[in-house]
Amino acid sequence: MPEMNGQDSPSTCVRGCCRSDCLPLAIPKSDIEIVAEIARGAESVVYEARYGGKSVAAKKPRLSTTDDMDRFHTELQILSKLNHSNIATLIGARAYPPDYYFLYDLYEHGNLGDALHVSEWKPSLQQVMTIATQLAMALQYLHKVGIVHRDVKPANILLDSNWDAHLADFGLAAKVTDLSKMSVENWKSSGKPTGGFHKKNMVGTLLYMAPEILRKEVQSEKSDVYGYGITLNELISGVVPYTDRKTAAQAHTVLEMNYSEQQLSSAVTSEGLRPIIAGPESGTPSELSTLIEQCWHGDPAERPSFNDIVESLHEITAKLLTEKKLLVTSVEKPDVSMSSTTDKNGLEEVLNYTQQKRTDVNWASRAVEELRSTVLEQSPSSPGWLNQASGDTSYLPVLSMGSFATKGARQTMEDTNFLKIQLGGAANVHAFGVFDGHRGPEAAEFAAIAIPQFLLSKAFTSSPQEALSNAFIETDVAFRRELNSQRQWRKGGGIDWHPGCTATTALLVHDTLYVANAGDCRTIVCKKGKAVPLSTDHTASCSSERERVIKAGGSVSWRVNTWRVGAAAIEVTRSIGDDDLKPYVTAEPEVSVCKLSADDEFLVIASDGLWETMSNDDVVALIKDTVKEPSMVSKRLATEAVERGSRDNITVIVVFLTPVSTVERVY
Ligand SMILES: Nc1ncnc2c1ncn2[C@@H]1O[C@H](COP(=O)(O)OP(=O)(O)OP(=O)(O)O)[C@@H](O)[C@H]1O
Ligand SMILES: [Mn+2]
Ligand SMILES: [Mn+2]
Repeated sequence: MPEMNGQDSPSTCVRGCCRSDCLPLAIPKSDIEIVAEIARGAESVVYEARYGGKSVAAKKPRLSTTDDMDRFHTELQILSKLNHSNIATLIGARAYPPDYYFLYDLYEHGNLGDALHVSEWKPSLQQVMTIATQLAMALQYLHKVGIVHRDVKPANILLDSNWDAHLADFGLAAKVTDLSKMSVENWKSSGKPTGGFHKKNMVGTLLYMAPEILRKEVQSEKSDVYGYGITLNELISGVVPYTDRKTAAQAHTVLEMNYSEQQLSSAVTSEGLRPIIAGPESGTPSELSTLIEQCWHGDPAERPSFNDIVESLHEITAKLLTEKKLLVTSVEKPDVSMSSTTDKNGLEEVLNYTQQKRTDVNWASRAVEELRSTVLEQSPSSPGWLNQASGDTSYLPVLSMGSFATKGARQTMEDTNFLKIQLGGAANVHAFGVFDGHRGPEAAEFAAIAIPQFLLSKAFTSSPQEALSNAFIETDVAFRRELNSQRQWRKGGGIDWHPGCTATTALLVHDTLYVANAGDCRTIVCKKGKAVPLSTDHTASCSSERERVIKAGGSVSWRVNTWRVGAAAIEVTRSIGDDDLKPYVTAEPEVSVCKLSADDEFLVIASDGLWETMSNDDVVALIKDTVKEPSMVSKRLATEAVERGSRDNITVIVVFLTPVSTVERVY
């Protein structure tokens, strides 16, 4: 087991300039077992390695000069404080001689450049919009906390098993406040060796460099916007900038015409040369091409900020939905750390804030670790529900979806959710989950990651119902196992530490909806204008649940104002976690099955914070009376619940099942 840092002693690097309360920075060399080389670059070698029983990526930087050493420490200082779902997760480091390492989560599909040009992966428009949005949100976060990446390019974007994007390689990242002090001249010499093999590498990066950098002027956040524009165009077109690998006319390419570095630089800076933009012939929406052109504008002041870009992408997504070019919205997760951060010069404050958030254990990343060993079970005989051909079913709902989550009146947020569009890459399979944590957020954070993974692992060997049931039960087991090992690391404490969560997951396979529920989150469908519940609430107020608990060895009693279970006196009778109440507070879900038809208008999946003050009929009535944009509808529902006096965290997912216009209003 890896050594965890006690809360009282933050881990530090050899110099004492990098410190972290939650990440080990002094991992013993013997704890890192190198398995295989993944990539060898100008600045580092990256290996697949084993650490603490899990597969990780170990980046071993080449450190030959004191400048290299300084950069290692800057990279570690920055990395250890970042926390965003679309930034590569640092697990720890070895910041001691003679062998320095960064340990990262291992991203299964490697970097975006290789995916596009080596594996010849052809992302769908849906995947393009998702990656574009995820990357924009990562950079929005980074700029918000006052950091410029300075090396945005496909080789530095890592893809996980779900093809979700994670920005990596902070080797050139710098604080905005330090940029003006830094001349481009010394940045270049400190960062990049020249000549021979390295010269080739240099061009690789050069393609994504903004004109102001090539001109050796001062750079800013807007230089990242340029690199983002070039990268987005490459993602869409599948073409390396300034080459054209797809046509036979290879001589027309700039690089193959033997432009020297200098010539390319000067063409980019003074002639405004840019890669061939992906146009309508490739099915690229014109708004997206326009956005790319704005991003790679010659004048940094004319380029949009990442706040603008994220907003534009949402508008483009909404438009594509109404045109039915997209089935579902790109994932939008409200980022709690964004909304509560302060301004620019509060960098340290902001970084400290994000660090606080992950003090102790990051349960979402514990889930990722825990899941490394889960394998997709393959069955040669069955195509499974994931690969079921759509020809099998006559009706296919047209989806659009959105979500909203708020702390509401509470001090802390213990709800989580997920929206997995095209689960495992399957065109017509989608999954949505809402989790409501109690006695701490840990179980909910863990379950939102673990459930979709366990679900996928049985895609070929079990029916959707069985896969859902299994996912709940496996998640519960994995979470309680992880909790136990964390307990052992926490000196003395943790006896009264029994976090749990209620869970609902809706799995849509073509025209059939499977809803698994454990606890008091609820899913309803609006059918021919009427609310139809697809789950039952598992609380001790329900007599059949009380009987089940007692039969399984638990106790139920009337306390304060309602029926409650066990010594812990919780109201729900099924949950993930709550290890002091197992086995009678079971994680086994009830699963309902519903074949959809054109009569089914929308789904609402929400935590009890919504249902506490609004009936199923109230919810349906409010949606009918609202602009049919799923994110806005979700927010209106939550706001209404707060106004009606809900005291709880509220999470709402709304999924429209028939085409809706975002401009349609009912007055
Ligand atoms: N966590 C990871 N999971 C999977 N692959 C990774 C991971 N980290 C790095 N890689 C692979 O290693 C390559 C190099 O990693 P990285 O960009 O961090 O190193 P670098 O030496 O700074 O590279 P560069 O030459 O771009 O500066 C990536 O492009 C990717 O293919
Ligand atoms: Mn890199
Ligand atoms: Mn790098």
